[in-house]
Amino acid sequence: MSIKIAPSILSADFGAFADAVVELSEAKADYIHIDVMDGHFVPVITFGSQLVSAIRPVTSTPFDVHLMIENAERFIPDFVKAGSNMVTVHPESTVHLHRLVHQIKDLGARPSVALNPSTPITAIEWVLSDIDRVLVMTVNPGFGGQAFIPEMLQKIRSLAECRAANGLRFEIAVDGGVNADTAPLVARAGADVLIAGSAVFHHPEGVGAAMDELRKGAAAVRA
Ligand SMILES: O=C(CO)[C@@H](O)[C@H](O)COP(=O)(O)O
Ligand SMILES: [Co+2]
Repeated sequence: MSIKIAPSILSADFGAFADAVVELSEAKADYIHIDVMDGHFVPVITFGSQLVSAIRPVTSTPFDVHLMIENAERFIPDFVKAGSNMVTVHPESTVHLHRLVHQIKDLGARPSVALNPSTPITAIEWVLSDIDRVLVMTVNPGFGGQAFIPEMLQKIRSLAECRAANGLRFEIAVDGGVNADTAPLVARAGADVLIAGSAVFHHPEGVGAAMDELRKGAAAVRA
């Protein structure tokens, strides 16, 4: 499986999301990662389903919506209706993870589950066969631009081993502090999808060059 790149628009210019999304799509992003924060589960508030609706018409690139919110079950229908193709939820935000996963599926979107750095893989063991992606947080959720937590490489390796041992098919995404230095490390550990905000939007040569750099760095260790 070739490495996929999912730029996070959390690091884009908040006054020009549509332009950023068009640019990312033209530069062949595999997903557009949309970080939704509620000021409760994480300290910051970002955006709601209205933003997803507003940018949906400008691209056909799949939207991968990362919900860092409490009471996700109340908001998932709006996010799917707005055009989210994949919806990621956190087990730490709910006592009904299985219900959330099936709610996403029943609404016709692809379910994904994120693991905070301190959350073990065993917390999601019983939904692994139901989901399309496990998103390994390599920073604590809430902000872009934080430093990669290297201990998470072992979590990525364990997850890849668990997937192989059980014949499962979820993709492994890595989110937080992914850049030209860390992309090869996470790819070697078993990541399939690199989510990156600052490394893409703050690259001096633009988003296309940034994505190429991440792709090449990752592909070199996977070949
Ligand atoms: O979910 C989150 C943060 O909570 C991420 O998606 C960040 O947006 C990634 O930003 P960088 O670490 O790549 O700057
Ligand atoms: Co994210």
